[in-house]
Amino acid sequence: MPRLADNPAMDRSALLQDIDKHTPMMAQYLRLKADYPDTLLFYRMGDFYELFYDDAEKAARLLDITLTRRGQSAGQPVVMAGVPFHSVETYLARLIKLGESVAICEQIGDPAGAKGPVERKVVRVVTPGTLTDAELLNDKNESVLLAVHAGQRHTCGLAWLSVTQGVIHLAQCPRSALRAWVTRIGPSELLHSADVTPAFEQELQDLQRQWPALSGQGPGARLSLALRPAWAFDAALGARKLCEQLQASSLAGWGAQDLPDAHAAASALLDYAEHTQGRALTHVRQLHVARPQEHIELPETTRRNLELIQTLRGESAPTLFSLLDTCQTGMGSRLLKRWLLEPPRDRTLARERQQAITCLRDGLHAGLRQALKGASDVERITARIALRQARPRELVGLAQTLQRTQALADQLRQALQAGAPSAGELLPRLAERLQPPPGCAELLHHALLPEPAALVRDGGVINHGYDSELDELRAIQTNCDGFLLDLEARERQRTGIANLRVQYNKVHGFYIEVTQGQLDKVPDDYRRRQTLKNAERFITPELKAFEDKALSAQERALAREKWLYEDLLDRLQAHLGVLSHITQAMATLDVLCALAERSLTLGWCAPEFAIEPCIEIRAGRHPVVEARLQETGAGPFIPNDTVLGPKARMQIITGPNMGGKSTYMRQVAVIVLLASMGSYVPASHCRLGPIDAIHTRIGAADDLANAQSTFMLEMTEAAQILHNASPHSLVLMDEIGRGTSTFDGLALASAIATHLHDKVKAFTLFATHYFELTEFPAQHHAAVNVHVSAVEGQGRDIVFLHQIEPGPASRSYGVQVARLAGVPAAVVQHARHTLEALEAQSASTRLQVDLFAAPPAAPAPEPHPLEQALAAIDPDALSPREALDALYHLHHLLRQSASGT
Ligand SMILES: Nc1ncnc2c1ncn2[C@@H]1O[C@H](COP(=O)(O)OP(=O)(O)OP(=O)(O)O)[C@@H](O)[C@H]1O
Repeated sequence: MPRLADNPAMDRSALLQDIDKHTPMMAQYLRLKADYPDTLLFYRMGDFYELFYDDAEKAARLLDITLTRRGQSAGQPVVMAGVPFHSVETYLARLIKLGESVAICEQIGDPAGAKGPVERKVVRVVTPGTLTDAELLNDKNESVLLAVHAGQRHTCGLAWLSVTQGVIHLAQCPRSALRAWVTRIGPSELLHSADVTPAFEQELQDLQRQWPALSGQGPGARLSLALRPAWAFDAALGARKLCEQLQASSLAGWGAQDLPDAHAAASALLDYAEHTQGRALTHVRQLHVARPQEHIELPETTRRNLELIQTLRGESAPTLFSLLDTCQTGMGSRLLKRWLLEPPRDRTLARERQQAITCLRDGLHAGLRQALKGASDVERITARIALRQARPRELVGLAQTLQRTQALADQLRQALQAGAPSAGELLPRLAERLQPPPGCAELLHHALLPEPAALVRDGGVINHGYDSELDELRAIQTNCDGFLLDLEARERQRTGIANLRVQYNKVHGFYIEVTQGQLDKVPDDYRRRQTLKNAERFITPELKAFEDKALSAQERALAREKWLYEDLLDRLQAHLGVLSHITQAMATLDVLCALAERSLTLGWCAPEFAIEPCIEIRAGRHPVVEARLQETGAGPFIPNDTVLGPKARMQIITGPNMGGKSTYMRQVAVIVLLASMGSYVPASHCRLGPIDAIHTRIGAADDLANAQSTFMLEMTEAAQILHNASPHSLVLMDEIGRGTSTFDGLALASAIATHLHDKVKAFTLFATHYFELTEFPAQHHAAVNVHVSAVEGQGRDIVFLHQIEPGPASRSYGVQVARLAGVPAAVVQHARHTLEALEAQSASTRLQVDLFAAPPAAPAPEPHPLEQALAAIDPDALSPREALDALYHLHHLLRQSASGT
């Protein structure tokens, strides 16, 4: 299990040393623990899970529970700490959050028949990346397990899954892209081989250290690293396991046959996932190969800067996701998040989704949303059925949801037949997939009580009339009350004790209670069971015989219920495939309905897709800022147009602080993203050409955790954009260069703008406070100046109009903004004087440097003699002998240059 593979032989032998000197129970514990040296072992003892020795000390520290010492084993006191079994989930949740893994060891033998300790077994291991319990999972987040294999020639194989979903994902990427891939996948736990190179291990540890920032989830985010033995990463075994999982003879159908590094990762992934669950993942039947070109690239900085899932402060609202997520189910919310973070480059899917939303907007969405409301999380319940962890109430919820599904499918089909306007292909496909498995809901209704107990072990789960044996056993218990009343009446009459009572309690079983004053009337066949202060309790042979029958009936009924429940889970296995189809259809319909609702409530339009490169937006708004303004009553949001195309690829945006530059740039990116995922957009019109990435460089705080200054970070992010952006990318550059001195900053900003304009040719929104850059468009044909408008009102206060207008800003209003912010009047006055002096000085010594002139060409380096000799050879004109001579000559030159002669 986790990290056992480090050096299993050593770990085991250390734990098993002197095992014979231990008590039988501690010996059993140590043997089990030897297989899980780095995992906390929860050892079941009656109503508690106990931890021993180092585990106990660690758990006591992490969970703040009492550490005790009891008895002795191998001559030493036994250090232990325990948690009650009924509240184990709370403790598990806390440990998992801290990145720990826990092996759950249950009693599986019969205590009555056991010689020595009851037989125990680790039934599953709970790790951060393999969570399945409803109590440990967040409704709106997946818990993802990722395996990474360092392959030959600097490639990496990746395989990942969420155990509560039915899909395995595979990818291969260059080692240099690993970080971006891991960030995008967002795992909770990452598996890697125990024998990776130190450099690779360091890379993974860096990733782990930087995870709170990289994942965009803030300080609480953790990435657990788990080591697996090198042999677990076996490509051939991986391919075989994948085929078994998919019940296919080849991976060609998924285009996954030639990915040996990913197969190696999949082998470790499946092995680990099965191992933690203690069984095969029969519900995982789909494969997806993620290709680098498949999605619009949204680097981590973009996700953070656009506040897609988390605000810059690390909160979950207000974000684009929190605005969009009016989904009725957890499945819908999770899918929506995936759509948002993985917009496809190819427009087919976006078109299909948009068409479906258009159809749903036509009155249909409200009814469907009503039908979806309160539906169970079929996706997670399906996984838990496969893993045999489904709880009775979840199954009742599933039965109710399946009945709704039928209604949902009927409603959708009727609307489509009634000619809902050009529904496209997606909705009919969903209606088809919403067919519940025949007989499944009926079986569940028949088998389960409408309001079953929370856990099977408590009984009260299986319905009456489902199993005649259970009904009989229950009847014995039900008749119990009648029998006892009858007995009480008879005994009162026989003994003449009017206040005699027949009763039951858990500790003493059935008894007849007689008060002190009446004891002389007790007959000879009464046997004393218990003495109280004012009464005595007795048992009679008749009552004892009844007690044996009733108690054994209760035990047998409980055992029968457990068996019937297991049998029910067996029968449900046949429906897993259909259930996973329903899951996908329900989640998709939920997201589409939510997007239809949003588009109507927020007044959005359907974007058009173009073949030629362009971004044209009329009356675009930033949906989150707009919603916030509305909430706070701070006035209306001012819509703005954006036109980017071959003739205007770059906008140089100037204007006062607080004028709305960042909001404007972000709104363009958000609109592009929304359109690409298939949603309507906050604008009155939108036309969009192909987009391959959205890059953003927007001011951020110092990254102290990674020892990077603001300026270093700024330049690192700018470098990444300059390397990765293409003519189909959208680039947002907000005040680049402001992190250093004015001249350095201005020089860098102008060089970066020039490179983006001339070489990269990306669609670029370039906001700056350097007025010198407003000269840029004069010398660069595809750049234009725009500015956010503001006017100086009465009393020299600035009024922001937030309107984007053509041309450069006339001034910056920094001092006025400072005044608005409450900077003391004396300081403002001082600043105003200094500003006037500076402006006067700058006018007299206007910068004469041509900021945008091409750099002088560097002198061409002298070609190396080897290159010259090689260039002089004409291979077609050489005889074999001459070719050999030429080779010797080249070799000689090489040796010469290596020795420096
Ligand atoms: N189009 C708009 N309509 C209405 N209010 C807006 C608009 N754009 C921005 N605002 C308001 O102005 C505030 C400041 O906007 P923003 O941060 O975009 O300014 P900025 O020009 O980037 O400022 P700085 O240069 O200081 O970073 C926003 O928080 C929002 O409340």
